[in-house]
Amino acid sequence: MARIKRIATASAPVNIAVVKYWGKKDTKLILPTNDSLSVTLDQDHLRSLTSSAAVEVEEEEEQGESASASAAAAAAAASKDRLWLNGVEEEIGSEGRLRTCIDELRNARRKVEGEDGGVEKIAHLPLHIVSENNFPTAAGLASSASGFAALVWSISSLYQLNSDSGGHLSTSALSRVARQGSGSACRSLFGGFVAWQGGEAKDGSDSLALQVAEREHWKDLHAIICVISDAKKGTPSTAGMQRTVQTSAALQSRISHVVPERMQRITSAIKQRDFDAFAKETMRDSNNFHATCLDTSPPIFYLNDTSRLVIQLVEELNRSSEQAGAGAGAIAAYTFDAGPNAVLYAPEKNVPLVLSLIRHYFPNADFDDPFKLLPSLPRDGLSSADLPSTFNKSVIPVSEAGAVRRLIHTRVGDGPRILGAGSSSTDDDTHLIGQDALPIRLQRVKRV
Ligand SMILES: Nc1ncnc2c1ncn2[C@@H]1O[C@H](COP(=O)(O)OP(=O)(O)OP(=O)(O)O)[C@@H](O)[C@H]1O
Ligand SMILES: C[C@@](O)(CCOP(=O)(O)OP(=O)(O)O)CC(=O)O
Repeated sequence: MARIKRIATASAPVNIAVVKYWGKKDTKLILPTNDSLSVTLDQDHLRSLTSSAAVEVEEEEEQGESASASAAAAAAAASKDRLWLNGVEEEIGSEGRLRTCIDELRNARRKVEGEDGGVEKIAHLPLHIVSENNFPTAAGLASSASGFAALVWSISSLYQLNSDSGGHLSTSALSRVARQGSGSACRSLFGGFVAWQGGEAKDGSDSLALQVAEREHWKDLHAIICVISDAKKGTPSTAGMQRTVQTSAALQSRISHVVPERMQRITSAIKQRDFDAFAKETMRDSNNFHATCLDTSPPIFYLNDTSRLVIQLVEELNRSSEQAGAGAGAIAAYTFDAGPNAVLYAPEKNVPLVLSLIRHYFPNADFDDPFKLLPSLPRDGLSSADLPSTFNKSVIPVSEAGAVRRLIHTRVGDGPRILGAGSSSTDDDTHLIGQDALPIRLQRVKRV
């Protein structure tokens, strides 16, 4: 019989980069070839939820007393760690990204237990980890970012390592652990606007996330995710970016000046809440990143025809707005990760217009605004009254129904949350692990 000694549950948000990370100089430590910057999205909408429990198995109890928190006991426990992702048990293995993150956190707890005899001994116990994403996994919606952030936040809360749980590790220090799960995950440890400082040190000690501005600084920033395909992508980011590092000459200019200069400009646009400048930098960086993918040999194509139509539409909207003058500036910005799905950023007041346009040119997109961010659904038809006067309605044709499959409307959000921590599982909805140390309530999760 297994039973829970201590449990913690945390949720973490997705982040979508506006200056993209693409390329590693160290693939094991996950050290990037350039800095990057992202917006954290609201985890009330898209999130990974992870429970971690230190578990006593009867045989461990006897062994735990004598072996205490020795390295041998920790290694024995590690071989019994288990993880369930979206209801399916996954192999953690003895090496790889999950193993690295878990080992780093367990070692940090062992250190605390070694230094302070009064601290409860749990580092020698196996971990049971249960996680769920409320949106499609591995579909270009940044599940690895929220997933590894939630994993690190829940284990560090279980081990009382983070400052929120009375521990000594800052959020930036923990972002170094999340980074080794998936590079972009380090940025999901903060809310608002977050930079990943690539760093110089060979051991990765200065490669971490830093908050540029809190969510409250620019709450008005909304995001519309246009799901064009939620199929598993053709070239995974990890493999794609290394092919770029090996073959693309264009990546070198991205590393040496395109990104450093853009990081400065976009940081100042965020500080000043200057949407026009933010939009221009975001779109140019997305285009520069996809040009670098095209410059890779063999080339990598992440955008499809529908993605390109979205680009043309947003460009025309912004052009006509700019022409209208009166300091109107950009209405929306597009950005694309390693897949065809568009993420559009826009100030709240522009969201109804942007949604109407997308729904007009890409009919039948599934959109029921489950998060109720709008007082009413924008109408389907195009109303000239809302459009800049010189907007060219024939800029793109109306696509066939379902070209954009779904629209998800969300906004800038906060950083990871601890939902509960204690010595036993509760029978409310907080934890995903029951008293028997096995997954519960998987069927109760509300999916987006
Ligand atoms: N909740 C989670 N807990 C732990 N690991 C997770 C979780 N969610 C996703 N992952 C890990 O991330 C992998 C998916 O990452 P991948 O980069 O392929 O897709 P993605 O993050 O959705 O897309 P992208 O990074 O291009 O936006 C999963 O196979 C799993 O290993
Ligand atoms: C295009 C991107 O989304 C690439 C994300 O790459 P990952 O963080 O998924 O890669 P690994 O570090 O190999 O896990 C850009 C970004 O998020 O900055």
